[in-house]
Amino acid sequence: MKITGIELRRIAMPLVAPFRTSFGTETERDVLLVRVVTPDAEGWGECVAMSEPLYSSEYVDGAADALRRFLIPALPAHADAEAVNRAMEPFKGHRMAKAALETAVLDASLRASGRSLGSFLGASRDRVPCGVSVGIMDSVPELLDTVAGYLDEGYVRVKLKIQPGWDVEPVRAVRERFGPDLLLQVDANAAYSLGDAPRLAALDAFGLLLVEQPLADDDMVQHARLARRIATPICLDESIESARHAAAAISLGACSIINVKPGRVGGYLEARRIHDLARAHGVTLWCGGMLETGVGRAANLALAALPGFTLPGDTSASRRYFATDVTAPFELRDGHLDVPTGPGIGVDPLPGVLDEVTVSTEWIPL
Ligand SMILES: CSCC[C@@H](NC(=O)CCC(=O)O)C(=O)O
Ligand SMILES: [Mg+2]
Repeated sequence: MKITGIELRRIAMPLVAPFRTSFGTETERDVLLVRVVTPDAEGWGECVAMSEPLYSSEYVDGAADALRRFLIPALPAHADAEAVNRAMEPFKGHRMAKAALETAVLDASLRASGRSLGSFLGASRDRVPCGVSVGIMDSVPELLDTVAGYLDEGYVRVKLKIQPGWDVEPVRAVRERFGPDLLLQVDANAAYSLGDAPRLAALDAFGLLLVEQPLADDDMVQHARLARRIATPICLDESIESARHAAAAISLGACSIINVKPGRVGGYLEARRIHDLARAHGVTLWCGGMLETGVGRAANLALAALPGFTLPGDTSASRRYFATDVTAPFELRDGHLDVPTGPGIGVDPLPGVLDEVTVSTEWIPL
């Protein structure tokens, strides 16, 4: 597929409410969208990097720079997703930047052939059950009201952000208020150390599905040690940046569940490789989120519909984060979101909305 040129478009997406985690508070998403133009179709990809390198080492200005100076210039004039990944391989890291470019190329090629991303990846369902991620709050009563609101909207699983000082008490309160059948899990974003094992073991009393990324992103050995000291299954997020990382984590016993985020692992092809590896080893998967707009959300739903994704993911409705999405909003129905069926990612940014939220746009001819 010949690529005529690529647009880098920065958009500012205010959040409907601050989203607080152990590493900071988000009030707006500074998003980089990548649009690949070919004679037959256009394709979109969303870079999930945050404004600052707090979730991982990537940040959106750095991703734009890596794309502009290294990744896009390395592309062959005729490329498909596999060729794009090969061309980007020599450059280290920048997986979120690479994922955005791969997705845009994949989207363009699938649109040209009239094939949906779900069909290409191997989706086995046409709708997926949706969980919701709930940030750290100023008080337990505020948390309980927020969780009640999301349950009223139909979410089938609740994930609570935790950190030292905000863990056992809020988890106990949610479990006691909403009962033993609520699918409940926590995400520490690497806020604890192995010395906190007794504190994390105290969460075993609440029947959690998992504890996500309790320890440092680069410490699988400590996670393997922690796994022998707590009963709650460990799920890794930040630690898993590739199928190799997933294989290492599985063989070390560092986790029994993986939160798969295509942006974190360099794209949907690598995400599918992790899916296939995890299935072969009986490791449970679910699809994570990075507060994506409808562009990234659509693509994540295609991935979340693969057979190995057996837990509800962080694939929430658009309104969880945005008053107005850049695509037609994804709306929860009976706790599920429909997987787009159109060619490629199956959605298009709405031109009027996109223009309103655009901060800058840059055209790079090939
Ligand atoms: C700003 S926090 C982004 C990373 C976080 N993502 C979520 O909690 C879910 C976000 C979403 O619903 O998209 C995670 O560590 O899993
Ligand atoms: Mg996480």
